[in-house]
Amino acid sequence: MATREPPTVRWGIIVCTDAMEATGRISSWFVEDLVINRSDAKASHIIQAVGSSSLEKGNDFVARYCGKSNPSVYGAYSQVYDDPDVDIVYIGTPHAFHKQNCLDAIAKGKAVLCEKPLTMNARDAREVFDAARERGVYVAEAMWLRHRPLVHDLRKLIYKDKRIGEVFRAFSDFGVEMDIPNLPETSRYKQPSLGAGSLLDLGIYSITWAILALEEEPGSNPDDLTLNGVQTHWHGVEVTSSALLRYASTGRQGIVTSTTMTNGNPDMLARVQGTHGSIEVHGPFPARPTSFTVFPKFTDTLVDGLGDGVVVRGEGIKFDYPHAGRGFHFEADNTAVDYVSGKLESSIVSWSETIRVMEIMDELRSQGGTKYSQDLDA
Ligand SMILES: NC(=O)C1=CN([C@@H]2O[C@H](COP(=O)(O)OP(=O)(O)OC[C@H]3O[C@@H](n4cnc5c(N)ncnc54)[C@H](OP(=O)(O)O)[C@@H]3O)[C@@H](O)[C@H]2O)C=CC1
Ligand SMILES: O=C1OC[C@@H](O)[C@H](O)[C@H]1O
Repeated sequence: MATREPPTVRWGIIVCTDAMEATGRISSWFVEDLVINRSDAKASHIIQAVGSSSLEKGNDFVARYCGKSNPSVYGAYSQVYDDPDVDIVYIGTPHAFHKQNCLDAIAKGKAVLCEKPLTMNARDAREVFDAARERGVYVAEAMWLRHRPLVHDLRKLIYKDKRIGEVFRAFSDFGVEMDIPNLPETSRYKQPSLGAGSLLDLGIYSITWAILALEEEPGSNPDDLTLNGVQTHWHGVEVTSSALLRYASTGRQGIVTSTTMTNGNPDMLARVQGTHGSIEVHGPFPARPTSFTVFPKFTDTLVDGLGDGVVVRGEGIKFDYPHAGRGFHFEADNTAVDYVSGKLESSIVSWSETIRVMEIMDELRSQGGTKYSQDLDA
């Protein structure tokens, strides 16, 4: 039987890295993974074009990160959208520009993979998806966590194999320490007009973990969920968000948090508790889990209310997920496969899921008192 060649897609990368200011971090991470030579690749990726605010930065980016690729380099994003040889535009600008960048690329008929959060609020996400539907082009939010095999397997353990019994609670925290007062005014972590705030940057992953752990069919019953959130601001920036999620039909609860006041705990990116055991997820940060451990139900030495009450944590079984690079190739491969099969939506991160997570963040910001200028636009 003939084996089918993996499809080839040509990427246009929007934004670069300024070596002095170390910006454009995500675009460099993404292309570094794209150019890795992998025997198990589901698609073949070509870096066809790079667009930056300056040609110099664009050329520097290519030299640093694009390996042996020889892309066209443009000093304006619009030239990437106009390049007939680009199939998919990858957008890695600060949050506040995502909507316009997406709309501009869509208007030129380009498929789009846009960094998280897709937009600043749910209304703007709907506008982007409406434009994509009308123009008949593929658009997806680059929630790379969702594409990881680890996440797929963990959900199978929870919902198909029922390894921890009935799930009743999940925790996830994402912390990245940022010295907000001393950051340059132009930093996206400090400038509300660029979308600064822990919830949209980090809490989006904590919420995603809760949904993945607590919902068998993510997003199938949005009205089942109630939310209670609080936020704290420092120097005009939302620096800590905490939210309680409660599902009326099952009573399941999620505790999701994010902060730019301190770094998170790599031993416990997320914890899922069930009636027969629990799962702890490990890795550098919640967007990048590398392993998880399944524990049997914790027991204690109390017998009939007597004894010294020491909790015993039984031996866990650890599942490791080593892979090349940082793991952006999982979403790149899936995006390429969806794109060549003519889909408008990602088969992993649906439009409704992106809108749902944006709606949750809208509600938490409304309760917590964080407003962005985009919320006021007509
Ligand atoms: N998936 C993930 O793990 C990660 C995702 N992200 C997401 O990616 C996006 C970008 O994050 P990151 O790479 O850290 O951002 P940076 O601030 O490092 O880079 C943003 C780039 O956007 C371009 N840009 C355009 N207009 C502006 C402006 N007014 N101010 C600053 N930069 C501008 C610049 O490129 P140029 O001058 O070349 O046009 C700049 O280098 C965010 O939305 C974030 O949520 C970020 C980190 C990790
Ligand atoms: O998505 C992200 O993941 C890694 C963090 O350091 C970064 O701030 C955030 O944008």
